[in-house]
Amino acid sequence: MVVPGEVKIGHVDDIQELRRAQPSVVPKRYVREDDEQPVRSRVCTSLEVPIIDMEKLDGDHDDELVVNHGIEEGFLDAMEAVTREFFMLPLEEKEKYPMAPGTIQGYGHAFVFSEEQKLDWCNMLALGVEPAFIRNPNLWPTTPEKFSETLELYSSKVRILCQKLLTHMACTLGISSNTFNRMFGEAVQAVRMNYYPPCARSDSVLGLSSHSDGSAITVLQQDTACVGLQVLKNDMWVPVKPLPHALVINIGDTLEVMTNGKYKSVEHRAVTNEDEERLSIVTFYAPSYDVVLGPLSELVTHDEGSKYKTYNHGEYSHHYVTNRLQGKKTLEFAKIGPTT
Ligand SMILES: O=C(O)CCC(=O)C(=O)O
Ligand SMILES: [Fe+2]
Repeated sequence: MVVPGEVKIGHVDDIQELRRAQPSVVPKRYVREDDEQPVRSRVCTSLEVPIIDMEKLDGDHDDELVVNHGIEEGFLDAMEAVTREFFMLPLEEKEKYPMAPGTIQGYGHAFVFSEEQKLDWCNMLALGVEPAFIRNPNLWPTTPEKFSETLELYSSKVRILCQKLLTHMACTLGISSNTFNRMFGEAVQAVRMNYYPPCARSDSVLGLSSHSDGSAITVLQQDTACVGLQVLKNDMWVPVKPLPHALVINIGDTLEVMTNGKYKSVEHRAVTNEDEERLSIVTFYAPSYDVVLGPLSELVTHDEGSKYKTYNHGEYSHHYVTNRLQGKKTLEFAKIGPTT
């Protein structure tokens, strides 16, 4: 078991500083083994992620882009601007909000548990937002001045969007429209801002390791400078081309479990670019920690039976944040029977 404070992860560089000091140097700890290297993996550029218009929503995919989502474009720009401004601050300023090894809030590197582990080419700022008790106010940046206020408003808008999406999803599954929102209780909402500096070895480095999110759904905002997010489909990585002001919606593990696999959590990763930096703002929306969940009985057919256990969501979250990102491995926690 991982005990924060006892985790030995060695020295982990700040990527922006590393890049600034020696733009062409990429330490070995970032260079991936063969099959994980972007240059060696199968990338499919002919497939595209479906675009869902919230005004005519009928999607049933594991990830999609939403437009007409109800969050004003100017406000998305404002959120992106304060986030970028934060990452551009001098390191001493950002280090006022340190992410302690083995924890997941603050500025630093989440999901690093050993000195041997390959590292991601990104700087992160991660914050718990709702309910209030998961917040650590000391880790909320006071510079830029408008940061907290903007994040607070952004989160309330994204929360409404998540609730709407879950209502639509329940309808597409033929179950009562408020099923998810009722079950989730005081839903947990957290945000992670990822800043990926350019990387001289973008062919063999990952911005963020392959994973599925532990959430029910994830709302991802990305800048339009370049492509970085890739989703796994039929064993091929499909780049998700940014569309101005569209939000990417990913299905997380919790929805896969609750729908008994009718929705699948999407495996995804971020790659870096040789000349371009990239920014993403990612909101994770999940049930309250005390919720006990499993496949919804309405969605378990007699033939298939339950494919996942029933468990306490807080335990799943703990399991998720105390293991490194490794494809959909974390979901094995919830699976019944032989794992694949
Ligand atoms: O930056 C991206 O596009 C991916 C971010 C992501 O998957 C995450 O933060 O969980
Ligand atoms: Fe993710």
